[in-house]
Amino acid sequence: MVRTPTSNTTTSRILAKPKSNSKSKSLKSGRPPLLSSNSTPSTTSHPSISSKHTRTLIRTHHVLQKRLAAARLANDTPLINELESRLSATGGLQSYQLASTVGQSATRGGDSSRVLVHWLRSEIDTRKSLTSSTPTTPIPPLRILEVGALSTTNALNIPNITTVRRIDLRSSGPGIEEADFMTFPTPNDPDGKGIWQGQKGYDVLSLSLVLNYVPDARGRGAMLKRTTKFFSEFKSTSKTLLPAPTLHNSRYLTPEHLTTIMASLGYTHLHTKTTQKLHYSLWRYDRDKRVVWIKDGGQTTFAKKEINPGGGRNNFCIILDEDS
Ligand SMILES: C[S@@+](CC[C@H](N)C(=O)[O-])C[C@H]1O[C@@H](n2cnc3c(N)ncnc32)[C@H](O)[C@@H]1O
Repeated sequence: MVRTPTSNTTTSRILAKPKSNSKSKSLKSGRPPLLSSNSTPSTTSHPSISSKHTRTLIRTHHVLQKRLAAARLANDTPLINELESRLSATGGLQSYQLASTVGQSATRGGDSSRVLVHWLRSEIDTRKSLTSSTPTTPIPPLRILEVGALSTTNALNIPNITTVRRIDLRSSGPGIEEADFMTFPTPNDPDGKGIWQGQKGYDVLSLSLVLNYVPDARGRGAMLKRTTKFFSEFKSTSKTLLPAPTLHNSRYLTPEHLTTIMASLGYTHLHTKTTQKLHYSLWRYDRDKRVVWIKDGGQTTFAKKEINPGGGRNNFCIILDEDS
């Protein structure tokens, strides 16, 4: 989310990974030979690993996570134990993060945070020019919360213009706090834990390829809803990047349906960029919009409903409950 000094707007982005239709291979065949549970994700160098193995590892991890979430819901202890062992055998979150880091390397399409920076360009340029024209009155930097961060050196770092806080379920290095966004203190947390660098809230919230990591549809809805609690202003702008197949080839989600879900939360769609693999979108958050939406009788809960029938589709879905 980014709040401009002149317009009181905030921008956030949510990026999710493409969901593949292909069936997962056996863990043995899917396990990349150059990844081990001892490997450490690096932001500077990557082992020579084929994109096929990277994709297979990521896909296998997602499939096992989904099955594990279902087993936990069913309290199936033997299955939970089995799936946890299988996840661990593939290197767990550490290997998944390494595969994702490799997937983001320059040779594989580059740092996706550049899209966010591109969309924030006019905001950044305004701040740069204000900073140079009034050097004695420093402009407060854009406060960015990057959720699901694997690197501290991406395009979001712009000296004197941005300040970035990075969190992940598993920290892969200094500068990335180990924290779960779903329990991370919100700016108005009563014990003050939500204050960062002396201030409450963020101007930009980035969830790059994170939403699709959430193994169940309700959890995704809850994550989207939770994003709205982190803005420093009630009026904000939000950016969302979703994988193309999750939006363009799902039985349960389309770009239009996502727009309706986001609108119910107070988000207005600003921009979209779709590549073969990814679907980026930028949204503005305005708390008052949600108030008006509800007043006008707008839908506030979204169940699992087939809206895009057809063969060869995936089941990526977002469910929004009243209490999510
Ligand atoms: C596919 S990686 C994406 C990394 C990077 N943002 C990118 O665009 O390449 C997804 C990351 O999101 C993290 N993640 C998923 N759910 C999270 C949560 N609730 N809180 C913090 N991090 C989370 C995972 O641990 C994982 O490292």
